[in-house]
Amino acid sequence: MSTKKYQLKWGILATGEIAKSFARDLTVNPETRGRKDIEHVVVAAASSSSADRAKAYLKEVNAPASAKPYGSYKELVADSNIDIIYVATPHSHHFQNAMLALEAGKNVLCEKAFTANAAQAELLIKKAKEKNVFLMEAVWTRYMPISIYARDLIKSGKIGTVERVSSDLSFASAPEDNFDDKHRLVNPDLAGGALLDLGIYSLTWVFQTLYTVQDKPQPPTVLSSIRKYKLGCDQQTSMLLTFPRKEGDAHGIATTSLRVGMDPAKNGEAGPCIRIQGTKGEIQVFPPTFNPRKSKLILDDGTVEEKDWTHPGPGPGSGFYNGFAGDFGPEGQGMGMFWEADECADALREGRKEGQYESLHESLVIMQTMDEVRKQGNFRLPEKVESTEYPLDL
Ligand SMILES: NC(=O)C1=CN([C@@H]2O[C@H](COP(=O)(O)OP(=O)(O)OC[C@H]3O[C@@H](n4cnc5c(N)ncnc54)[C@H](OP(=O)(O)O)[C@@H]3O)[C@@H](O)[C@H]2O)C=CC1
Ligand SMILES: O=C1OC[C@@H](O)[C@H](O)[C@H]1O
Repeated sequence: MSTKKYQLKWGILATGEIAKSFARDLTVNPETRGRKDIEHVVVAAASSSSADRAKAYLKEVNAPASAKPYGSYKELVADSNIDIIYVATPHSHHFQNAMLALEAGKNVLCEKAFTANAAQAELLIKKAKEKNVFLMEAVWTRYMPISIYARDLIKSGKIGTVERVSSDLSFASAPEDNFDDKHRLVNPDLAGGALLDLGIYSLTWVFQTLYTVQDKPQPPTVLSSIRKYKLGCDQQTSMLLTFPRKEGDAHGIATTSLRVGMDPAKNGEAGPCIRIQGTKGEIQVFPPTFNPRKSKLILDDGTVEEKDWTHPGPGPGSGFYNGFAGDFGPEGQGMGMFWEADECADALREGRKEGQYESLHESLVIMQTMDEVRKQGNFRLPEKVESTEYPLDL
């Protein structure tokens, strides 16, 4: 007996690298990951530069011939055929672009980092509530089975009380050799820097293992150190977070760098990039922090459980390149962004207004944490980028 699938119709805002990877992942058949009840379709895309660019993008990601190309984001958000907008612009533009979509009454999945600062995140959350629409930060790692496994293990008590978590996402990509001054990773006008781009993942693992899993989570206190690049953004940041708990404080150590690598030889020799240490054992997660496919559970009774987290497919593999030799997945496997897309479908079908594995409040607390880290390091972005004024031409 065949049941009708729930179809989610996507509008893609921006046509850059991750917008391509995301849309290609949407073409991976959900049945390959056991989802017979949903399907994703790209029905439109917009480029801020031209409709032709949007057209070329739709072709490149194998969108249906009926998908509409737009030459402006305004036209995209006005399309009544779209269920949800995926915002894939640089961090500097998330606030303006997500607000544009929310104002138009659209559901929104917005790339990480959610916004440039917490004040902007707060306004987006308020607007989504006012418009009664769905809003989620696109931290794809949260929705991967490996993250669900780690959180479930912690909640089951198997590794005892988690006392300390260390998490790193670093690439040995000295900015002076790898990125020109306009590149989004180092350009203050695009809210660049290691923290907002990569540190968000180190924080994700610290938060999802020390905060998300708590009954009454409390925001952490923060001690941090920032080394800036010549253009003003951070190139290396280390954070020590203290999470207050009734069992006693827990420590999270989140690091990120553009100068040293978490896996220098790119062969796993450097060991885990994440260690979740409990009183009865630990969970290790192996690089890359944003898309890990290997974990190891080590218990104090000598039990060792290693797991491989191959992504289902067949998929397009990775075509993604942004200057890092990042691991976005081998050819023939999906990249793994479809799990966050599935979460959007589930939420919209169920009438939920936020993601189940990272509440909007948690996204806000993480933005507040990053605000504090930047404050301690005297790292401020240009006024326009930090602004909460809307609309604003950036
Ligand atoms: N989840 C993940 O693994 C990843 C997430 N990301 C996130 O995705 C976002 C985009 O990154 P990425 O795709 O690598 O970036 P790209 O530079 O490749 O693409 C950004 C796109 O944004 C649009 N844009 C609008 N205004 C500007 C502007 N002033 N300057 C530059 N681009 C502009 C452009 O599209 P157009 O011309 O069509 O309007 C451009 O192609 C970031 O938030 C980043 O953190 C990035 C990489 C991986
Ligand atoms: O989200 C991301 O993950 C991996 C990095 O290569 C990329 O710069 C970043 O935006």
